[in-house]
Amino acid sequence: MRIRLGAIAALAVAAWLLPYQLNSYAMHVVNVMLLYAILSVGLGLCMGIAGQINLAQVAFFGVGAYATAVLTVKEGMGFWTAAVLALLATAAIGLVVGTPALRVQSHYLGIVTLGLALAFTNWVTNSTLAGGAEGIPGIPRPTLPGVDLSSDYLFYYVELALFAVTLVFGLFVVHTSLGRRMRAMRDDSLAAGAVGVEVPALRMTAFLLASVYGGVAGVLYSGLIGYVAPETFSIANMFLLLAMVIIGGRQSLVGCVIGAISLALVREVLIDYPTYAQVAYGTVVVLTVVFAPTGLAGLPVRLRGLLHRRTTATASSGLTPFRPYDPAGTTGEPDAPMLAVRDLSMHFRGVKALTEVSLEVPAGQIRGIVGPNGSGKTTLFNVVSGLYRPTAGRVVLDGRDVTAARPFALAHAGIARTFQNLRLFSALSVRDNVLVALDPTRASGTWRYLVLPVGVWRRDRALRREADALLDRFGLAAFADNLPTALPYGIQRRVEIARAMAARPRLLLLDEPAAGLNGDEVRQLCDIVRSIRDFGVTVVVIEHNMGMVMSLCDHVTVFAHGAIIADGPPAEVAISPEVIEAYLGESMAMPAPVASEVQG
Ligand SMILES: Nc1ncnc2c1ncn2[C@@H]1O[C@H](COP(=O)(O)OP(=O)(O)OP(=O)(O)O)[C@@H](O)[C@H]1O
Repeated sequence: MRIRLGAIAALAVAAWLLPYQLNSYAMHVVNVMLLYAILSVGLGLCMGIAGQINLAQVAFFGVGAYATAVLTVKEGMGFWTAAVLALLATAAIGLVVGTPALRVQSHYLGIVTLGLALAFTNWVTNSTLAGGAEGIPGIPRPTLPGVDLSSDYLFYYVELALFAVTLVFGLFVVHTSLGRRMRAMRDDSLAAGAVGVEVPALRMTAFLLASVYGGVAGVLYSGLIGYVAPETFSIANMFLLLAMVIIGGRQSLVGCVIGAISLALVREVLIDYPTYAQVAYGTVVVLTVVFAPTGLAGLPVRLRGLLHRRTTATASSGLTPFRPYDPAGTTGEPDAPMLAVRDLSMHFRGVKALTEVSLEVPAGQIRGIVGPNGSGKTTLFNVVSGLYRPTAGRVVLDGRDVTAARPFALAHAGIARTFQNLRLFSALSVRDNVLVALDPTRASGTWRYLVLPVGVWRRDRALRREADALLDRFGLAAFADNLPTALPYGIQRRVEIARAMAARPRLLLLDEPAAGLNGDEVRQLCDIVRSIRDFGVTVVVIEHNMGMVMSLCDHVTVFAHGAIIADGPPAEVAISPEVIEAYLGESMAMPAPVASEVQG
């Protein structure tokens, strides 16, 4: 920490003294470099942190610059008034560009944003308002009371201050609630939705942030150069910007800055060889994507990751016993259904995964769902948790119809789940995995970042303490700072249950939680699930381990070919001839229950 603070102070002093060492041309180059750094940080937030492909960053830059030019030169406004309006215009355009992100994803979003960037350059080239191909000259240099900004040397300090503010704000976002939810969305948008992250709104927020950064750079550009023309906002420059972010390291804002500075310098060196420059950027981008996907900034993290993997592989002994929850008192009417599914059908083109399934799970029950592979069990979970919209039928949670609600809305309503093939956020630490689910912040509360940053920081620290207490309960405290993928499989399964419980559910859906666990781990799992039930959470568990089902579940529902073929207490179901014929086979008719270490 001390070393880091020392390095930051040294960099700040060097940045402050830099103009004293430079001739006027070099000063101009540095001023342009800072603009690229601001643009790269904005692009890094949208693409690297939130995982949204954004090829419109250069258009945001252009909107900021052109709006300032039009408002000052054609409307005669003062520079700073024009700057505020230009920023608002860019933010509005950011929201428009972000709208397709509500529906389309990943590469489609790339095509949509590229189309918008092309449309922007086409429009400014052909519009008389924007000065056509000649652009708009004569933009006044801004002034500050008592400071003459006409000198590039003094303008540098304005840029430096805004660069510092935008970088610190970006880092603040990344390391608190908003950035954590964005990173979770980037790693696995489906799992993020299932723990309550409002994915569509967050995608829009990512574009809004990118556009504001683009706007700030655009405003500064128009003030610095005094002239705007279409070629500055061309696709070639968008590619340069992309190269900066990818080579520097898109998942790290500091990496984006390093990329921007390095490539801006290389660009100066290659300024007389534009064709070779493009080929050189392209080659380096391809090499980076293939050999160092996290860029220059990612190299130390990757090395540290390798070291961690080595230490944790031998340190799975850090797992401590689960500390049971305090049992809840009465949980209301014990027989009222927490989950009711009525005549539910789910068809995928020709495949009838579920056909008119109806079941009720009373509050406080542990319900087992069993059935052969492909009988529709996971599809039932996917419909109940909002991943699939059912072809027909209804889902009712605690008396409220929640059919086809979005996954994040269902998570807020009290449904949490785990996945058959673990879906942990692989680039987030174990603590952050839990924090994403624990965090009740809504997208509508993002304004707090502008108005109440200290409140955001305090709240985040309180959440961190809560996350650590939860990890401690699940015996995972020793792994809080590890990446989940570096941990043994059994521990990852436990992390996923801890993450689901962090969302404070009323209904917990566990999809094959014992898959890949050894006998001892299965016994511990049973104790955890019983404690969760005693805490007042209704549990539905899909499981192939019949010994576990027999000992753990109060009631079992058997699926075959997308329909329920038996339903009742485990002992009754296990001897039903239909079940034996459809699924269990005689050898499995009555498996031995799994012994418990802690009485639930
Ligand atoms: N997204 C999808 N698109 C097309 N078919 C699907 C989809 N999801 C499930 N299915 C089909 O629906 C049927 C039921 O699948 P489901 O995964 O629900 O079975 P399951 O009982 O959970 O099986 P397993 O025990 O192997 O997980 C299968 O035939 C499967 O191929």
